[in-house]
Amino acid sequence: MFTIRCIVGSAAKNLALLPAFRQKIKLQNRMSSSSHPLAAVCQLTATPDKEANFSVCKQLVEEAKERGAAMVFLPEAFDYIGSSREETLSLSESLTGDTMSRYTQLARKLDVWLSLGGFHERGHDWETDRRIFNSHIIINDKGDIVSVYRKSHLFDVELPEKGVSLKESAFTIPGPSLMPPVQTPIGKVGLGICYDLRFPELSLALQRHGAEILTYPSAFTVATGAAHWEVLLRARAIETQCFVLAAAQVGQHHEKRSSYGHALAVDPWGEVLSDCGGERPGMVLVEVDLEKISRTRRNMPVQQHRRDTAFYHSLAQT
Ligand SMILES: O=C(O)CNC(=O)[C@H](CS)NC(=O)CCC(=O)C(=O)O
Repeated sequence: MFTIRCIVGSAAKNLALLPAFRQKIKLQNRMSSSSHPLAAVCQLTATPDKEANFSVCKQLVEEAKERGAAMVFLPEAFDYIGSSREETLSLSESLTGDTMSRYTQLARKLDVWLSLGGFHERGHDWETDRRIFNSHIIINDKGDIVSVYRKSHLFDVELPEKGVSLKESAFTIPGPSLMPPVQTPIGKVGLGICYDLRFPELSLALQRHGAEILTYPSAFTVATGAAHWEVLLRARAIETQCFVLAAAQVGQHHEKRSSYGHALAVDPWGEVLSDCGGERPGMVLVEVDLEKISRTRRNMPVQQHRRDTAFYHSLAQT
């Protein structure tokens, strides 16, 4: 049902996981437990049906765990994609609601870390303002919520010639701040969400605070995805010299909305390690070799070559 690709070792090679491969991959995964941890980067087609979405996400997480993943990445709106503003708002929950409790239990039961890329979280003043946050939540293998980053750049975009018209701020409150990178079994993970990808200031700030892996769980539109998705992800990886892991929504969510897919893993040199394609739910498994980061940064120390902030503001004085 799912498309699963697996990348093991430093050679960037996608292995379509045919049944015949299964044993082999499992064996390699077991061996890799003594070398580098595995991350599973997932894509799915969320609909307004929360129950059905949870069931798909649970299967993806179970499959990823079975294949040796230490951390599983689910995209923005993994919980649901509403077909109207009203529906999006009415389906939202707080962090103490049923959806989060199911995911924390899942993480604890399977002993796996989760990146939940964009939870529709009722704001603190929900009773009065009926608005939500778009929250990226990290859950550890004990089932504790260890970080919540609330999306800070909202997608209010009109591209009439491309049929794109979305106004995220109509139902979402912009997040107040960045969150410090989280130490996980695969490395230090810096949190972004979807449209945040277009703001390199955010990725550089996370890198400066120690991020080794940047994450951009997304629900990119088909038009903007085809034009910009891979280029932006690779650019963020190249300029920060971080791994970039981007879980994605794919396909048609309801009659009015489709997403581009291509959940991607990029290494610190900017090479695409693996791509989930643009067709259907699935995952890629990638080995996160942190030595690749130190090697890349040692050989081309761009962070040391960066001038101070005053330098980049010097045009303001002229
Ligand atoms: O609406 C929800 O339920 C979840 N949120 C989203 O899907 C968000 C806001 S509408 N989508 C994006 O940011 C797409 C960005 C994009 O496509 C680009 O930057 O080109």
